[in-house]
Amino acid sequence: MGYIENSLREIPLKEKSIVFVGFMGVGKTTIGKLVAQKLHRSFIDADSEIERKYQMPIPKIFKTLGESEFRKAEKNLITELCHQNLKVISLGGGAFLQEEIRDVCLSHCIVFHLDLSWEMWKERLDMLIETRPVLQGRTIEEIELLFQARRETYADHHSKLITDQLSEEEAANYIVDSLKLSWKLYN
Ligand SMILES: Nc1ncnc2c1ncn2[C@@H]1O[C@H](COP(=O)(O)OP(=O)(O)OP(=O)(O)O)[C@@H](O)[C@H]1O
Ligand SMILES: O=C(O)C1=C[C@@H](O)[C@@H](O)[C@H](O)C1
Ligand SMILES: [Mg+2]
Repeated sequence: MGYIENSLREIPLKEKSIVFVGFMGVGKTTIGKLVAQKLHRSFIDADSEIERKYQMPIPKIFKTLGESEFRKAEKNLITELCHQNLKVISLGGGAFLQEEIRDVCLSHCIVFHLDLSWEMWKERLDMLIETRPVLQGRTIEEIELLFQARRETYADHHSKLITDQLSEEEAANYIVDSLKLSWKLYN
C-alpha cells in the first residue's frame, strides 16, 4: 500500500480528502460538487458553511462583522474539515492566503489548484461582483494585480488544472480520472 506521510499519522492516499483552491470564480464550488458526486463522497463548500453558521450571506458578514471575523471562521472551519477523510472540500478564494490553512490542507489532503487565464476569468467578473466583496470598489487593473499576486499563493498544491478549454463537466471528469490513476499507481 502506498502512503503519503504527514506530521500526524499516515493516511492512505485513497482516503484523503480533496481540497479545491484557486481564485474567486474559477469553479471550485461547481466543479468540486461534481467531483464529489462522481466519487460518491460528501461535498462541503467552506463559504456556504460559514454563511450557514452566521445565517447571512458573505457580503453581509463582511459588512456587519468584518472581514477578520470571516477569516477566523474560515480558519477554524477548514482546520476542522481537513482532519476528516473522504470528503471533497471547496475553499473560498482567499482562504489559502492564511498560512495555517495552507499548512493543514497540504499536510492532510490532496490539494487541487483550479486555474483560469486572466482573459477567460475577466469574462466572469460581471457575474461575480455582487457576491464577492473583495472584488468590489476595485478597478479592473487592481483586480488583475490581485489575480496575478494570488496565483503565487495557490502555487503550493499537489495538482493543478487549467480549465480554459473545459466545461464544468469535462473538468470534473478530468480530475476524477487523474485521481483514480494516482490511486492505482500509488496503492
Ligand atoms: N469550466 C467552466 N466553464 C464555464 N463556466 C464555469 C466553469 N467553472 C465554473 N463556471 C461558472 O463560473 C461561476 C463561478 O463558479 P464557482 O462559484 O464555482 O467559483 P468558485 O471558484 O467557487 O468561486 P469563489 O472562490 O468565489 O467561491 C459559476 O457561475 C459557474 O457556473
Ligand atoms: O477571494 C476571497 O477573498 C473570497 C472569496 C470568496 O470565495 C469568499 O470566501 C469571500 O467572498 C472572500
Ligand atoms: Mg465557491
